[in-house]
Amino acid sequence: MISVAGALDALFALARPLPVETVPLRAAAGRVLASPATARRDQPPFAGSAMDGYALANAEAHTGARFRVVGEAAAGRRFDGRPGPGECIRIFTGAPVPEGCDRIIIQEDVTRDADMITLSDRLDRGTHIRPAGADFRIGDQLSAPRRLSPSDVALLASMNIPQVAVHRAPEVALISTGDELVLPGEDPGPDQIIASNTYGLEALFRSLGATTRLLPIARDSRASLRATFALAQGADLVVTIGGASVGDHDLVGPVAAELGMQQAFYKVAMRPGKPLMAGRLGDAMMIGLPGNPVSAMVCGHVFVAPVLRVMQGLGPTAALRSRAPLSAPLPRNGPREHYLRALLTPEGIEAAPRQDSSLLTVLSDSNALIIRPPDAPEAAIGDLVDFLTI
Ligand SMILES: Nc1nc2c(c(=O)[nH]1)N[C@H]1C(S)=C(S)[C@@H](COP(=O)(O)OP(=O)(O)OC[C@H]3O[C@@H](n4cnc5c(N)ncnc54)[C@H](O)[C@@H]3O)O[C@H]1N2
Ligand code: MOO
Repeated sequence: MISVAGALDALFALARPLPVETVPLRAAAGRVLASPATARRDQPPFAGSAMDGYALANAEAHTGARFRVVGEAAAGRRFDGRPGPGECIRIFTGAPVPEGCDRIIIQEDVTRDADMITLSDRLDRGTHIRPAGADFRIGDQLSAPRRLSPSDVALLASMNIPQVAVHRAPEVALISTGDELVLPGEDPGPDQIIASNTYGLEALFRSLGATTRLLPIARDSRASLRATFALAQGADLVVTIGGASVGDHDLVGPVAAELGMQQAFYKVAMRPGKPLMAGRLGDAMMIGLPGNPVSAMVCGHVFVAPVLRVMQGLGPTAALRSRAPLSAPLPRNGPREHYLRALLTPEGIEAAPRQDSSLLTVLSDSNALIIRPPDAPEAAIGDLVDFLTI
């Protein structure tokens, strides 16, 4: 059996970054920027007022000083000219600061009488001027690769970049397998259950920037599996669910092999998720997940998520680990790396009492997976453990 780290390395060797395409900014959130984006202007392009008030020469600003208001500057409409001694300009937030002015007195700090203002005795000391280029300068770059956040999209817009180069979104074909499965909303027979992790995985992959193709459930026969695999043509990644173990009806491995899948590994020393397989299948990559609902979801976080990141140009990195102190003890671990369903609270992290890999209620109540290395000794309250956020 291969280790989790070994399996990840093998997956990284199989995964390739997808080609780059140009998309309009409004479609860019969540996509991965492929090359640095370069600002096409300074922001702000002029020294601007940060407040509503009066622009004047700082040297003349002192309590009781009086100024004549000789003009107005608003956002989008500057004051052309230069106030003389004892003169000021009415100014609003976002307006260019007039020539000769280097301070804005906020309007709360003046009394106004017709076209005259008097500065109060409690002047705040700020100049309230945003220098030109304070946010960015022409030529400044937003680095790549990066997954574009809503904040990044706002910044790109401000840089006057209407479209960006991003990696193509990976398309994942999902194949559930099993005679026992029906779709949510259907009428299950007495021995049937609802295909569940199929939907959980689809949601996970979409949240990671993939598009998905949900294929019909493959039944436990070679013919049905073959027919369903054929429908996955053109996908970047084919993910099967179930039929991966050693039972007589676990046919995913044999049928994939028949279709030319070059297997990179089968079985990983982890819990849950042992009967995992991966390889290349024609132009696509294939990952065969175990059928137990929690096992499939855990493998989605631990293995499929990093593969989707590589495909989007983000480079080969394992799921991000954090550390927290235990708020309840843990027994010693067995020989497989264990991903325990757990709840992280301000008091620490605690594994759920029931860890069977069929329990979606427990998974749904968890927000973390504690990672226990193979053969880890008992751990006490307060001991630090690694975890993944889910
Ligand atoms: N003799 C052994 N038996 C098993 C071993 C083993 O090493 N030796 N491994 C066990 C482990 S660990 C796992 S995990 C499972 C995985 O088996 P499969 O990948 O072949 O999965 P299935 O048998 O098809 O299904 C397992 C379980 O999950 C349910 N299932 C399947 N697909 C879905 C779905 N899309 N949505 C909801 N539930 C699903 C299925 O009905 C079964 O109950 O094998 C152990 N056995
Ligand atoms: O590995 Mo299985 O995934 O333990 O339930």
